[in-house]
Amino acid sequence: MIMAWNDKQTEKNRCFFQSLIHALRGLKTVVEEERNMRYHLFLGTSAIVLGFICHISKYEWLWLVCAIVLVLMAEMANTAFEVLVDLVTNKTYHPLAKKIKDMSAGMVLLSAFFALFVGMVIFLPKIIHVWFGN
Ligand SMILES: Nc1ncnc2c1ncn2[C@@H]1O[C@H](COP(=O)(O)OP(=O)(O)OP(=O)(O)O)[C@@H](O)[C@H]1O
Repeated sequence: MIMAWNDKQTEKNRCFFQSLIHALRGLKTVVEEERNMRYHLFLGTSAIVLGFICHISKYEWLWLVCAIVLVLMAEMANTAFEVLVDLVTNKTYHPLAKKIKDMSAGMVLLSAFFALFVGMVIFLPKIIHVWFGN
């Protein structure tokens, strides 16, 4: 049965464009609904601006963008786990639900530590150079 795109679809997407629309809607939802995602986006954008200001090299850009994308992906996966857990538990307490949500939050923390490390390796020497001139 052919469905209009705003019907309550549960069938497979019919074409790449429809898959793309749903994927973009997923990105929009996580940005609109997750405060932490907006923090990560703000910090990521700030790091990119700093990258332009400091004229970082091609390889530094690769590491920086990798770290930023990793954090955004981890936040999206964390949000998806949270929604899935809420769907299954209907927001009632369950020790396994706690385990899943806490581990998923740990994934975001790990990616954030990695991004912090990458940011420090790239920017700290440049900032020290500007401040202390050596
Ligand atoms: N159904 C549940 N059963 C048991 N513990 C839960 C349940 N839902 C949430 N928790 C506990 O509450 C915490 C907060 O859950 P919540 O879904 O509100 O995450 P959040 O505040 O959106 O997390 P984040 O800051 O990572 O976005 C979880 O990390 C978990 O320890």
